[in-house]
Amino acid sequence: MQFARINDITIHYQVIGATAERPVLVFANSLGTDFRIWRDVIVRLAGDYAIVLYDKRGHGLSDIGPVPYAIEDHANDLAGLLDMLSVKQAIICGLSVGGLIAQSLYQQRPDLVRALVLCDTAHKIGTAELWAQRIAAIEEHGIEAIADGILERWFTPEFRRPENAALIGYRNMLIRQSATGYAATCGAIRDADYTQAAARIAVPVLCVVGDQDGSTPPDVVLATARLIPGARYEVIRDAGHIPCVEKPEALTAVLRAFFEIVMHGDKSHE
Ligand SMILES: O=C(O)CCC(=O)CC(=O)O
Repeated sequence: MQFARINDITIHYQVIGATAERPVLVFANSLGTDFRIWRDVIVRLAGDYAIVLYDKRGHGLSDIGPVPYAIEDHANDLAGLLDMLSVKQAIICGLSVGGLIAQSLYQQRPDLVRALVLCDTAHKIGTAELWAQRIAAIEEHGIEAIADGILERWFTPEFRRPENAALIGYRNMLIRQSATGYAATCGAIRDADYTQAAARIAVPVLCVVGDQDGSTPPDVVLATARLIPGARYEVIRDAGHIPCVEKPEALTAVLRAFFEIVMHGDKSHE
């Protein structure tokens, strides 16, 4: 199965590996992307972990559903999916808005969260003004009109070479998302603020960011890490906002090291 009815909408998902036999990793995507962005990370982790991927509402092959959205709606969808799959607990890896969804899931259903990876995300992303401008631009002109500016924040100049087929592919992914789902998710990001909640997180947390992230730069992600008790902080070199696409090998190494600590404790001082 790849589709489920969750909270009265159809959610597109994939499970790789047996969730009852291996530690479960869940990957949540960023704004304007679908779960294929994780491909080059999951091929490196599959076999050692069971992996759950899904398209949040308004993205990929999932339904758009009723708008407006709140981040809590996205988190309820993820909780519903994990309940449907009988996953009792997982390490939740969220990229950007996916990281807000992960933080919201922890607030609503801490039982489901063994640890959090907050990748190129923050306790609060952007300002009300930034999101108002973005929503107005999408509603007036569509995603394609602002796509090139978004790609500059997503990827380094090295990746944005015109002859790079992957750049065109991810641009296609972005401009083919639903404008309604994209704008509704912008509204959800605008309204999400986990500043107070961050201090109450009591599971292991890794905050990780590309050194050239133009959307949630390293200082923003570091500020989030400093709010969360015991959070680790790592920087991926030569990567923008989406290191799982641009530097999957480096990101996977950082993730593996963190998963080892979550599973077996920190042995670096022994
Ligand atoms: O990527 C996200 O999920 C939200 C942050 C953002 O605005 C990305 C972008 O710059 O388009």
